[in-house]
Amino acid sequence: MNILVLGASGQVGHALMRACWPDGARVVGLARPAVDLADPDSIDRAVAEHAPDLVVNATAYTAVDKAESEREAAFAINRDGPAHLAAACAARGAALIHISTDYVFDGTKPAPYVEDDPVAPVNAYGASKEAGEAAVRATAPRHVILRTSWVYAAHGANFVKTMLRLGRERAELSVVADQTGAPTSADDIAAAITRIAARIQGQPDDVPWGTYHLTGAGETTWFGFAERIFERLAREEGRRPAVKPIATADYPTPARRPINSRLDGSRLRAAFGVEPPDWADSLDRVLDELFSQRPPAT
Ligand SMILES: NC(=O)C1=CN([C@@H]2O[C@H](COP(=O)(O)OP(=O)(O)OC[C@H]3O[C@@H](n4cnc5c(N)ncnc54)[C@H](OP(=O)(O)O)[C@@H]3O)[C@@H](O)[C@H]2O)C=CC1
Ligand SMILES: Cc1cn([C@H]2C[C@H](O)[C@@H](COP(=O)(O)OP(=O)(O)O[C@H]3O[C@@H](C)C(=O)[C@@H](O)[C@H]3O)O2)c(=O)[nH]c1=O
Ligand SMILES: [Mg+2]
Repeated sequence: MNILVLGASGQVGHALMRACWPDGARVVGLARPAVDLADPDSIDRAVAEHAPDLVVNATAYTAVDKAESEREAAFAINRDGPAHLAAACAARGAALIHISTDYVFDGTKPAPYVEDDPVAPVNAYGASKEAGEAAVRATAPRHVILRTSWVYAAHGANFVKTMLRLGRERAELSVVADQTGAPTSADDIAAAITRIAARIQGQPDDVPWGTYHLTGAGETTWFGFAERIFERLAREEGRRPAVKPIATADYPTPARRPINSRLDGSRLRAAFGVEPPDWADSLDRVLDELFSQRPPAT
């Protein structure tokens, strides 16, 4: 089976390129400039050249605050690109795994979101991702849309690396403590995708196509996430900033963010047997990788 990974330079794309794929999978990863989701011709060229049976779209415009002032760019990459890609996949009969976000929801539900809950994005990034999902659903019958949340990895830009940088620079910082969700390691997303790929390869006529939620197990807040990162920083480097829990209202940003980002993963477990590890255990593994990369302080 030929597998084409788009966005191979991002957090999830990078994790996909080092993941353990089923026997018989030939995986090619592409990044810009080879494929630019804002350039439909480059999508067609990549699909024609690599003749994929499965495409994994790990590209996205992910700058949540900047998307408020760059709405067109966000929609070009998160809606129009996936729409064109879905058409190219449908024309070839290729399957498409597309990644989406908790930010398609408004966060007002007092419980974890299930896949059929109504979407109601509260920011431009979320609206652009929601539109991308809708385009994939409408165009590519053989699709799996995976909604995930709070993604981090040793490779790439994310909250974990921001906290480590700020924790080394500052004696104190404030982190919002009233947004609830689950951090998700890019490696855990890649592991789920390779499992879904094995099913597509092995039983192509018996795949439960559709939309699924995939996050680290358990839940926390951004503050709780930061606390665990700083416990480790303290053990490794003997330095720990004071972290003040604050309300969302006390951390003004251009984009609004949902208060509840929790996603219920039952459907994915039932359909594909995916059981992601506890978020804190996966965080520890990524911190292992980050601290082993850092030369010891002298
Ligand atoms: N990060 C998060 O917290 C979350 C992410 N997601 C979703 O997960 C998926 C993967 O995100 P993640 O790996 O974290 O994101 P990153 O920001 O780490 O990576 C995004 C990738 O998209 C690529 N990209 C951006 N614009 C284009 C374009 N015009 N054409 C081609 N490639 C482009 C980037 O390439 P380049 O290196 O050239 O910029 C990069 O490889 C996305 O669908 C995202 O919406 C969902 C929930 C949370
Ligand atoms: C840096 C920082 C952030 N925050 C807050 C802001 C925000 O509410 C939260 C996380 O900050 P971030 O900038 O990482 O958040 P953000 O970029 O919005 O993260 C989101 O990215 C997109 C792509 C997704 O799809 C989402 O699932 C989610 O992961 O922490 C603090 O309270 N203190 C700080 O010092
Ligand atoms: Mg961000």
